[in-house]
Amino acid sequence: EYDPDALFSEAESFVRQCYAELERDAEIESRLAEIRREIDERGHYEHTREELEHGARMAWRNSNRCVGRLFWQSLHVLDRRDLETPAEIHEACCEHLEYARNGGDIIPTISVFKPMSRGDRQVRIWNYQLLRYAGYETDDGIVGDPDEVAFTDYCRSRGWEGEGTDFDVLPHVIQVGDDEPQLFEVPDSVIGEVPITHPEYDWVADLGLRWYDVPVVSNMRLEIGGIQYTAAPFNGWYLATEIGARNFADEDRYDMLPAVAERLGLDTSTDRSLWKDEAVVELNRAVLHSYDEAGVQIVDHHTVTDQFAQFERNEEAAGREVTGDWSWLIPPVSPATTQVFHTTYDHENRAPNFFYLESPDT
Ligand code: HEM
Ligand SMILES: N=C(Nc1cccc(CNC[C@@H]2CCCN2)c1)c1cccs1
Repeated sequence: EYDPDALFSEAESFVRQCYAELERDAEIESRLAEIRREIDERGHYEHTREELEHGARMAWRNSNRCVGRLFWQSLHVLDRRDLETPAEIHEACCEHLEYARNGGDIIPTISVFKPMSRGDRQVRIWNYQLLRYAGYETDDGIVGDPDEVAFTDYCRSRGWEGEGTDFDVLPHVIQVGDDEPQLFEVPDSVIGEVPITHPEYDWVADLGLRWYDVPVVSNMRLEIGGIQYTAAPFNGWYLATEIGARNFADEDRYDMLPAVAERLGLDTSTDRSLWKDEAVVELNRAVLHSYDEAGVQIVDHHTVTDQFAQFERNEEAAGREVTGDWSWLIPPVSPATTQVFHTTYDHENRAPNFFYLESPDT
């Protein structure tokens, strides 16, 4: 069950690496003695602001499935460990969205809420992301995002009602301890969206597609030196293929390829026409064009994989091995045209890191 020695050994390996990277080796032994005392007294220890900041950056740097890691040192950390109530936490999530959006020049940001500690009430955000669209099962098929049907059903069971469009922003669902989760509408003032148009084909606008501007993942836990931050939403900017080749293209998502291919006049009767390939490229050109028009930062899969190659060189120079999960690092469009495809990666898991939380039992 609970093991203070295990906690201390996690803390020790984190402090030794963290302080060495910050060139504060001289403080390691005294800090470890302090942590040992704190764990002996109350079975827990608290990170300093600097340990939290660098620990979160190390966790991003260790995220094997992340192709965007070049900028790991510039992660902005919002220390929200002082907040207690669901309402305060919702407000902090709204502040996070405003701060990170930064008028479209997106700032990679993480908000860290209070960690799990013995006997204390833990914080859970049940949303997958702070901005996500509802999904509704109807007699004529699914309206909105099929990936969110279960979560939307839960929200409706708690009295939330969406407008029933394909792009209804879901409420924040925030739980402290074992209390019933509380729901909060996301104010329009913190929602940013991009209408999808195409640089050449005007009919793309008529498809009525749009997507939100800032992806803030809120269903993962951050582990630093044995301490579990069960609510630590983090954002970067989008890689365009996430929207154009997955969210809009997957058959169990918005399933738009047939409609795009039809309007392009492609032969959808046979795979051999490569109609899906042509449609997905045009959809991705539309996403890149639309975010550029809206002044919202987004990266294409060629640029992001070149940046990842630079990350690999930087890590080599810093004397650190890069770990990675190849199957997630390659983009879903033209993967073999990127350098990542032609590289192999050790996918060992290093700490600090981000881990999945068990799905909400809602
Ligand atoms: C700055 C721009 C960033 C870009 C373009 C980027 C890109 C990506 C992409 C495309 C994925 C795969 C997602 C999927 O296929 O569903 C990913 C995964 C991931 N990223 Fe990044 N990322 C960025 C910043 C960040 C930041 C700031 C963090 C955390 C501090 C982060 C942590 C992660 C983690 C933990 C995963 C794996 C998620 C999972 O296993 O489901 N990334 N990233
Ligand atoms: N661009 C982003 N995309 C991203 C990153 C991590 C996780 C996710 C969500 N991935 C979950 C989906 C569903 C299963 C496979 N992918 C998106 C970022 C989100 C937050 C920081 S960067």
